Amino acid sequence: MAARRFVSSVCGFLSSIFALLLIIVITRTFVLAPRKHSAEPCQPQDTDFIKVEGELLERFQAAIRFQGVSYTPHVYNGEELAKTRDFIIKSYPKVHSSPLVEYEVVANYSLLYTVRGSDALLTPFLLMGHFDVVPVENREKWEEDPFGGNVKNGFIYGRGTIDNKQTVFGILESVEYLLKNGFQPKRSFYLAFGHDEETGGLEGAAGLAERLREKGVEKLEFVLDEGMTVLDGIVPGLDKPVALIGSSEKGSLTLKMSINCTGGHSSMPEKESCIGAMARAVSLLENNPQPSMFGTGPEKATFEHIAHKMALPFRVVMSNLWLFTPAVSWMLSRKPTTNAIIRTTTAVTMFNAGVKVNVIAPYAEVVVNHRIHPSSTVQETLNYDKQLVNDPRIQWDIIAAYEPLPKSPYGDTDFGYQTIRMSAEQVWAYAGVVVAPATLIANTDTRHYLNFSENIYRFSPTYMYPDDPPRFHGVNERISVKNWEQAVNFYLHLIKNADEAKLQPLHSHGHEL
Ligand SMILES: CCCCCCCC/C=C\CCCCCCCC(=O)NCC(=O)O
Ligand SMILES: [Zn+2]
Ligand SMILES: [Zn+2]
Repeated sequence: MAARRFVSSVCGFLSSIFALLLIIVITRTFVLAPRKHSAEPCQPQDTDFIKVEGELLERFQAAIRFQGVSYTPHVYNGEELAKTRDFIIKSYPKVHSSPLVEYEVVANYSLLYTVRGSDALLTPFLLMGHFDVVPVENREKWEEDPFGGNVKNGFIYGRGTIDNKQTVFGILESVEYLLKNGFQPKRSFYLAFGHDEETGGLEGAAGLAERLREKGVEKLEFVLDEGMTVLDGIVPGLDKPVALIGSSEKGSLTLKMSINCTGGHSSMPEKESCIGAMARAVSLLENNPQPSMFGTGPEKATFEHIAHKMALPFRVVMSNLWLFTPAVSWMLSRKPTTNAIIRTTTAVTMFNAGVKVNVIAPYAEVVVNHRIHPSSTVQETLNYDKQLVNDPRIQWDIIAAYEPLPKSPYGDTDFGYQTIRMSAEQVWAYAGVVVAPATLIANTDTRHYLNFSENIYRFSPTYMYPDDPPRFHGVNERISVKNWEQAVNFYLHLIKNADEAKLQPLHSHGHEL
């Protein structure tokens, strides 16, 4: 009898706990879930629209043909970068002759533009990008010449099409169009195009930032650089495209692990070689990823912004991360793209060892590239590696490191973020785009501009499907002609929206192309 009473009271207790949990989950899903922006009531339609055809397409194709490759800091193809610089100056006559525009070459190849507004009381903003590109490997795997700029099946193929010539030339096309059509900005703005972003911007962005300081620029309303993109079919549970605006940026730690061995004749090998020891270390690093930080950083806001647009099961889960964080963390860790949002990533990018087939390798070295989650640090990342590998023979050298960058605001009244959001919604309203803040999983030149503004954002108007992320720095980098046109019009909207003294209601219309 007593046992039965005990069992029934336990069942009663568990049922009430379950009921309470259910109420919390339902309330958080349908009542408390933050309603994020959607297009506000239409204002007079902004009919400005740049159609990319003819010379606008040919100019971008020509831009792709320049092989301005940067290899390591201060090592790049200067001749091709100079050709790119000169092509820019020649191709946009209005930009380079308007009385509203001053421009100058910085550090031999980078370009800085000042577009003067009429209202000196309005704080200027900065749009930036870079026209150097990473080298091309596996050329034989490309469907088209990586420096041909050819169009195939509606796509412009080439190194730099999405990283980052679409930004540089999208901005230039929109400014040329605006100046041709008599645009006279109220708010001044700067354009900064770097020539060595892929190797840290030590000459370009560093020089451009220094030049801004020399010109007396102290504060920028906001900064927009390359960054996250529009993702379609990549975020689990979301059947609409999402424009992720990088309001934070991961840190970076590039390590060299090295080991010395006796060497000698390969006929008398030790039990373990340098190569074997280093392979063991690499295997440990790859099989024991840095811990998930999901729910501790800006990625939480990303999902809070998009939860209400997700399919119901995902919406319930994403609105109740207090209960489902372990499950969501596991799910997001399964793909390289979403995994990059939730943890410090570990990429073994170089492995060098061995001198000859019959000589025991006297030395082996490995380069590991970490991108550090905003909730972690350089030291924590290094400590984790050393503790995991735990091999006193291995020497650790830091090649380059910087902490995660400061987080920028994304509230309803934050001019920079909202201006970028509105501009993205104007271009992709037709597709039902959702906009959300996010952590940029890679790095940019923005760290050179931290002193000018707390409102620094990383977003490229690049529309990506699931098979597109590997094209960054990879094979068959490409952008559709349709997306190139959207990119140009994104910057057109952005410059016009940013010219307002304060935030305006969105006139939502998309350019279904
Ligand atoms: C729920 C969130 C899912 C996130 C999925 C992210 C998919 C990847 C999309 C865009 C990221 C691309 C990075 C673009 C900037 C790269 C610039 C660059 O190469 N910098 C140099 C470097 O990082 O080494
Ligand atoms: Zn890149
Ligand atoms: Zn880039």
